Amino acid sequence: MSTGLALNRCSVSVCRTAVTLLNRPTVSVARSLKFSRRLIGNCSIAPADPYVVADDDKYGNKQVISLTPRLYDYVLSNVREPKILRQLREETSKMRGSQMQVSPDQAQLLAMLVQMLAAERCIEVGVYTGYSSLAVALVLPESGCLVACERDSNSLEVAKRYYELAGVSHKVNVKQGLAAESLKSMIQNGEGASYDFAFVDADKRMYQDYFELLLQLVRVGGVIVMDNVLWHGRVSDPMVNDAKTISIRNFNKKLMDDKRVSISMVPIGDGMTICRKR
Ligand SMILES: C[S@@+](CC[C@H](N)C(=O)[O-])C[C@H]1O[C@@H](n2cnc3c(N)ncnc32)[C@H](O)[C@@H]1O
Repeated sequence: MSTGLALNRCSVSVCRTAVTLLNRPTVSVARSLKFSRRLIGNCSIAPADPYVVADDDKYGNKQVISLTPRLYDYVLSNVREPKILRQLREETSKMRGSQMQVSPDQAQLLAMLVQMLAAERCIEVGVYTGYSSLAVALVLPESGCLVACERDSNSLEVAKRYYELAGVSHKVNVKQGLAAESLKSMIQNGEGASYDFAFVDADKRMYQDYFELLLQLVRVGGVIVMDNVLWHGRVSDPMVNDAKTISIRNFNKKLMDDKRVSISMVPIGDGMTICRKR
């Protein structure tokens, strides 16, 4: 019985892979055709089933969850989003660039990491209207501090209004300007190794620079979270070679060999890598 179910799920997952490949204009045609021929006739369940299996047999046909819209709605319905964050999210949804905001499940994970670290001193690079920074500020202790780096004054106006509304503005030190310059001046001010947590969600071509600066600012045992490491799936497609994709791909590759940190790439939102400084 259980074997039948397992086989059924397995074939569904392969179907999903085939459908994905066939829908992608960039994948090699020969490979797509090979997949489709092998699979037609096996594909008895709708391709919306939420499983994927690694192509490489060495992973033992392990089935992992691939979110469908319905399953993601379920995930979101299990997020404990504070009312003030919901208000900010709803206001931001009407603004230009709203897709840049982290998702509620991501914000909850960031807040959880901050709490697990008992973090007091945090940094965010890329604030926009403040959703992720507010999630962090809300869980910081009264003595805590979040340095919020953002260049855009319009979006910062929204963020600052919500810090006030939430009663956390005393915990947030907004640095308006180019984030790399702000981080460099913090290092020059002798703030090295004094931060517990950092979150990077800004210009993708600067990821390596931000990471190097933050490694100086974060203490041993502190955590740096990098957002968008899966970059809408483009990082795994060898046919996609625009500057941002190459930059994130190179960053991910370099991080794999970086002995200064322990890492975990998590497929949440657009992908986040959690790095713990050794
Ligand atoms: C993806 S959004 C941040 C979203 C935010 N973390 C949230 O959850 O709402 C990226 C932000 O980074 C800012 N940004 C991009 N490049 C920057 C730079 N060099 N210095 C400072 N801010 C920058 C943009 O203005 C934008 O608001």
